[in-house]
Amino acid sequence: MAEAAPALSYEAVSRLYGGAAAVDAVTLAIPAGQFVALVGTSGSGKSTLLRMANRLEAPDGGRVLRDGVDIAGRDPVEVRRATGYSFQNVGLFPHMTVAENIRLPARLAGRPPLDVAAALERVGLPADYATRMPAQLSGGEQARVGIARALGSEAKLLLMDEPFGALDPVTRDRLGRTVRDLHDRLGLTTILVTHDMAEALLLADRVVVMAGGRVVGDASPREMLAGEAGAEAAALVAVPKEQAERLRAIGG
Ligand SMILES: Nc1ncnc2c1ncn2[C@@H]1O[C@H](COP(=O)(O)OP(=O)(O)OP(=O)(O)O)[C@@H](O)[C@H]1O
Repeated sequence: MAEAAPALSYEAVSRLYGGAAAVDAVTLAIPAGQFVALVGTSGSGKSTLLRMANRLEAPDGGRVLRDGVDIAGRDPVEVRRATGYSFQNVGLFPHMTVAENIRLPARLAGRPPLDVAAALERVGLPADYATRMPAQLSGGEQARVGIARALGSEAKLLLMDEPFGALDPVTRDRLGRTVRDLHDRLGLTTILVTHDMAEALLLADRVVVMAGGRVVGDASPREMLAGEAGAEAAALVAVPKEQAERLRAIGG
């Protein structure tokens, strides 16, 4: 039997801004069901790479395939409907209530309305937030509504760009586990951009490290922790490792 095509694959994909490559000839295949954390220092090209999976950006070279099909020839709206996403700068619609925001993906896809109370509960928000406008929520609460909306899209591919950035550490940890749990239960393919290497190691099956628009590390959390994923990965892993050691030392 032929092997199934990867849920998402990049084939020598580049994206230029003013002549400089934000993403530089990246080749990466993500099988269905995998949970990938995309890490790297600021400006390394993570967001640009993710946005090309959704046709929010178009590559200047190479191809992006979803389930083996080049998305360049597909309707961008269709591609986005087939994707759950929460992006830093694709926020909530300010003129819609929380409930309307959460129901939007299902509505656009012509599916029956989602249970908004359940979606809010999933991300730890009270049901009566449904009638509020986004401006009446804190930054962290808005982020949680964005995650509820992404999870409610029922799409098999979930793209998340720093979804937990505005959250306190306790909520961040809990929501991270919630997303991982839903990923497993719903059989999703998930790509999570995060600046937090500890979060990446704890949540993902695979950690992809970017630097200067290229993939410079690609390994399981276990391999990363064992120092088997290259110098850039080792430098990023050193931070939470050293912090854990210092915490242990304080605790005696
Ligand atoms: N619309 C744009 N116009 C010009 N340059 C851009 C644009 N978007 C991104 N860039 C540049 O491309 C590079 C990669 O940006 P990108 O946002 O993908 O990085 P990132 O790794 O996601 O960064 P961060 O962790 O800070 O979010 C950066 O040098 C950035 O300045």
